[in-house]
Amino acid sequence: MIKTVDLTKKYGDSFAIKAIELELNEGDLFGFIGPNGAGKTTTMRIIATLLEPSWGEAYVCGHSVHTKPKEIRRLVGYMPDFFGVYDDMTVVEYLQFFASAYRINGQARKKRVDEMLDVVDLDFKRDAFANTLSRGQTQRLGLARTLLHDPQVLLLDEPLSGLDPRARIEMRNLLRRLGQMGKTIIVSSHILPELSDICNKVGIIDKGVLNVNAEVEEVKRRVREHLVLVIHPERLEDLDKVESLLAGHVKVQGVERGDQSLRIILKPEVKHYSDLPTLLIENKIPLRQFSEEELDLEAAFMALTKGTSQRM
Ligand SMILES: Nc1ncnc2c1ncn2[C@@H]1O[C@H](COP(=O)(O)OP(=O)(O)OP(=O)(O)O)[C@@H](O)[C@H]1O
Repeated sequence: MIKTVDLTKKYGDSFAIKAIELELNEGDLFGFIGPNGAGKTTTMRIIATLLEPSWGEAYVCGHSVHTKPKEIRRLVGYMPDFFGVYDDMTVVEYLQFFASAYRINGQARKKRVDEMLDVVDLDFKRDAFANTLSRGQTQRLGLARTLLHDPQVLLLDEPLSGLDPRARIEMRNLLRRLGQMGKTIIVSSHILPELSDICNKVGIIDKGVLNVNAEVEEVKRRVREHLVLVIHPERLEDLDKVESLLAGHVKVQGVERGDQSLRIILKPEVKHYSDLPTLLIENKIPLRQFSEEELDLEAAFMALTKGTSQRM
């Protein structure tokens, strides 16, 4: 459905995205995660044919963005992270306006608009002015607009951002339903956990580079492979000593330094570590805390991408 090969965009000397390789099939819901400026919007805009790559390829249903942009636009619905609504239009008028832009007219237009209001659960606001909607309702209206021409592929840029917890749950349920309808969806966010339970695939992008691109189940399995220890020495000046004792230890994959404590990422095969506190005590380092970190998907993911990026 979507495939990118060596997809790259440069501005001057800097890379907005670098050699992005993606392959998504029908029904895939891909969580595209990365901090601000990582390259998510750039990637999606190229796939939507709104921006040209510097080099590399992007295909939608086998059509290249270079040679078949018109065909791709028919297949793709792109929802930007910010979009304006017109002050003097009601919700229903807004959707009818865009439906006519897609040349959906007459009875078909009315039917399509009603269906979309139903899909995004906004029928109760059909006669409200679009600029009076809450942020969550506005996002749902944007999604309805994106769905009007029944695109097979949806590119949704941060649809959950700025939503309160309830609106977030509603939007996530909506995305899940769209996935079940067989659409191929890329949905971006800068927060991993909010997408990990609705997506089947996830990609982590940072500074234009796709560090991880895998099935969510596979990622969770990899994350669980690593035990993470939190060590808080009694005396702050011992942080250096703990770090130097453990950084090169045969059981340790990586060490992350905090203000008062250290996170120790153990190698995947390591399940027993009682020799580590013994080692610290033998070296006369009194400990305030030595414990196993609970599985926090986001924290563990970050540790995983830092400590083991060569493996992926
Ligand atoms: N027109 C442009 N000219 C120069 N640099 C640009 C341009 N557009 C984007 N960039 C740069 O490309 C990089 C990627 O930007 P992009 O908007 O794709 O990131 P993003 O992951 O979508 O971030 P956000 O979550 O903030 O939307 C950033 O460093 C950005 O400053």
